[in-house]
Amino acid sequence: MKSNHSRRVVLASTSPRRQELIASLHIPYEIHPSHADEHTPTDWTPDQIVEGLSLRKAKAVYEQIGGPSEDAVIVGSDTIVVLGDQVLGKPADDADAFRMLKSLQGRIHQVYTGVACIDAATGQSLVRHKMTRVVMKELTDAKIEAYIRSGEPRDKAGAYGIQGLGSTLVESIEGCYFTVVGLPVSLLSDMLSEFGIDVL
Ligand SMILES: Cc1cn([C@H]2C[C@H](O)[C@@H](COP(=O)(O)OP(=O)(O)OP(=O)(O)O)O2)c(=O)[nH]c1=O
Repeated sequence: MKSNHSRRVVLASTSPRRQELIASLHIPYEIHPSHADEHTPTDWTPDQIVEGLSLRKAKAVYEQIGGPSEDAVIVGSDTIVVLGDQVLGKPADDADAFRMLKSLQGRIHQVYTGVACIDAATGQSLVRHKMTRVVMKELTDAKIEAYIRSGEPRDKAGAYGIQGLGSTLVESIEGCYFTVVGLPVSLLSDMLSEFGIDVL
């Protein structure tokens, strides 16, 4: 398909990581923070949670800017950490971050990220997700406390950021790194091409 960068991409996100990652695609984009409710029914599976919340975030912006004259594609995304049958979002405070990191250390967990695209002109939507397995090193309480003091865990699902000092906590990953950071750019580029936006 012929490359078409004339359509705007609107990232429905407050996340600085997502903003940096979308910038790496070198396509025109703008930011329109979305403040959707992030509560989900307790019986939803991880893929339902991240797909449902990604769509909710994109829809919140669509309701503000959508319409026949809008030549934009709105992108929403959501990330969770899953340990066994527990879903970990962002920690409420430092004590919660400690509990999360203490439960993740020395174990394998999964990071799920959803991506939703909505065509602002037609309302047509597409939602997908990806999952990456992460092996976290065994960590002493002192290491966990030092990491929490860095401030990095605060706004991140599972209380760590693999792209920062959190990289030192991770032994290995299986799957897409960008899924862990919060926006699987390769998946997003495939989805955008279905809306006529070709990154390459
Ligand atoms: C596991 C992990 C998560 N995260 C971040 C990505 C997301 O910003 C955050 C998960 O919270 P989300 O609720 O997915 O996103 P958000 O509230 O930060 O941003 P928005 O809803 O406006 O798009 O955790 C990292 O930055 N690195 C990591 O390694």
